Amino acid sequence: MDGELFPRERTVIAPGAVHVPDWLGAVRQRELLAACRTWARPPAGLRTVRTPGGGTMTARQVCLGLHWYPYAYARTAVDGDGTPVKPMPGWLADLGREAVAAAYGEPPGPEVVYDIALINFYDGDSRMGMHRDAEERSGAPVVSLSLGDTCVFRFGNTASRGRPYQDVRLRSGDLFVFGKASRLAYHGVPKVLPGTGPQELGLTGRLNITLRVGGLG
Ligand SMILES: O=C(O)CCC(=O)C(=O)O
Ligand SMILES: [Fe+2]
Repeated sequence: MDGELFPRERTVIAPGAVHVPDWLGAVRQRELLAACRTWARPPAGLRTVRTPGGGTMTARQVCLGLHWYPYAYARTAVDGDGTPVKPMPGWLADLGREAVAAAYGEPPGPEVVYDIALINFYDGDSRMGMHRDAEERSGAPVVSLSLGDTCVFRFGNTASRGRPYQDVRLRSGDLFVFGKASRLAYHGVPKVLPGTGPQELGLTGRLNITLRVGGLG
């Protein structure tokens, strides 16, 4: 894709945490980007997330299915314009199941129905601190899809924000799945590398889409 001598390979980063490089081809990346642009528009569009301590997250976010805010889910954009969250499309839910099958080599059980998407947009110096995705009640794997600029994705352990962790470069089209023993591992994005996305995609910055199963009824 970027002219490497050897293709990047599927890598198990930790038990249940799998990186699948170049999982989305150019056409699917373009389609997903076009959809993200639509979802980012109001109502319940892209917003700046404020943390309880008075800070703001540098990545801006839009949600589908259920609206995440620090640190719970709601049916409306409670920390945005207050309107109902956009629905989770069936095709995106299906893509989540397909992603798990690609990462683990077997499809998830029928109970795994992806009903939430968080879409984060990183521009300029956006980053994301080490955190766990812990507001879901289901133990189903989190599916992460990346578009645009490459980032350094830090994947840690379940005990603390610190070491041991591994830094993985996520590029446009890459899939990362974390479930099983790694479902509640700390992870974050210390750095985005500007100008590294595929030119033909036409995105300045980086988008990450995580698909989750809420188990929230
Ligand atoms: O941008 C990423 O790769 C990670 C996003 C993330 O951890 C999240 O949305 O909870
Ligand atoms: Fe996360």
